[in-house]
Amino acid sequence: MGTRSPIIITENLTKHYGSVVAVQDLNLKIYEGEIFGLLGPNGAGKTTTILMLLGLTEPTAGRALVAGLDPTRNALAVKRLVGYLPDNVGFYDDLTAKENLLYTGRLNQIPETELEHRVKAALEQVGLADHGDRKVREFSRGMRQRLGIADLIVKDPRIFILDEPTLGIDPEGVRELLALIVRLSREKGKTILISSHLLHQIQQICDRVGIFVAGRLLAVGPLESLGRQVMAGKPLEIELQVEPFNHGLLEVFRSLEGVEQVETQGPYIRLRCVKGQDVRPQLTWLLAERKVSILHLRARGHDLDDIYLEYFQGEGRV
Ligand SMILES: Nc1ncnc2c1ncn2[C@@H]1O[C@H](COP(=O)(O)OP(=O)(O)OP(=O)(O)O)[C@@H](O)[C@H]1O
Repeated sequence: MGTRSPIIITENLTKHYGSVVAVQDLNLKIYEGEIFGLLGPNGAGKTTTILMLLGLTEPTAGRALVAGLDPTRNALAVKRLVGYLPDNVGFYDDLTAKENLLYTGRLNQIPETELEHRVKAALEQVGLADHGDRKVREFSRGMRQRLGIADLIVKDPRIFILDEPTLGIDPEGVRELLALIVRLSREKGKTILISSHLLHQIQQICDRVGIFVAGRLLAVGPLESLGRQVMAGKPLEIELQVEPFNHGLLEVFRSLEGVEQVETQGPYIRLRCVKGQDVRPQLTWLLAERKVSILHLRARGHDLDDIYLEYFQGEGRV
């Protein structure tokens, strides 16, 4: 992340609930202005980590630093720096969107002279300007989440922590929410930590992700580097779909130097390369020579789905 400095640091952060290991030796650096995705299945320890960052639960061992402050000792100061959107954000259903924002603004002691303006601007930013006078009970889950973010915008924290923000929202709502999160980061320079188990949705907007399973961070970095981390020392698998297909092609692939195994699965041909080899260039030439078109070609193990599966399998889970 260039010369940017970490704004969140955890050092061997650990939380046990009796014999349950919720988080174990978490070492993480999140840099100012980045969107960081903490991705892991349910029960991985994401919420526990967030609660420790907010000073809402004490670590069993290790420590966290948020903008240089230890949340265990300076919970109030950290609260001023961090805006937290829990997975189930609560509003007063009988109040309008605007009234709800005014209410929390006053709780956060934002001066009245400024508050009205901030609330209006926040509603505009999240695309709810036309709904400010509607009661929150009429809002969809997606609108509630956006209102939740507006609530944080009014508070104007340096760091946004969003726990499972896209859960239960329709695809259009998810798109709007993700676009809003990207704008907060790119236009306002906010640091954003998103926890989620919905990889497909979150991965597209994250600068870096951490894969968190059973309380442990198994890999961390930009998506491309995660691919390399997982693939290091593993043979490349190629997934291919061609037109026209004939079984003779399978023999041709088998005779290619560097190919270890060839099999079909549904519409796909899967090739496993000898360790350290990548036959994709030869493959494309060979098919072009035979006037066979490639409908689909993918190196398996390089996208987050494969990576996730890989780590889950490593943990004995799928
Ligand atoms: N207050 C608690 N008391 C006992 N065990 C807890 C408590 N809170 C969490 N745990 C356990 O710690 C582990 C991590 O839970 P956590 O809620 O942090 O996971 P998560 O990744 O946020 O998952 P989810 O998305 O389901 O909340 C789980 O095994 C959970 O049962």
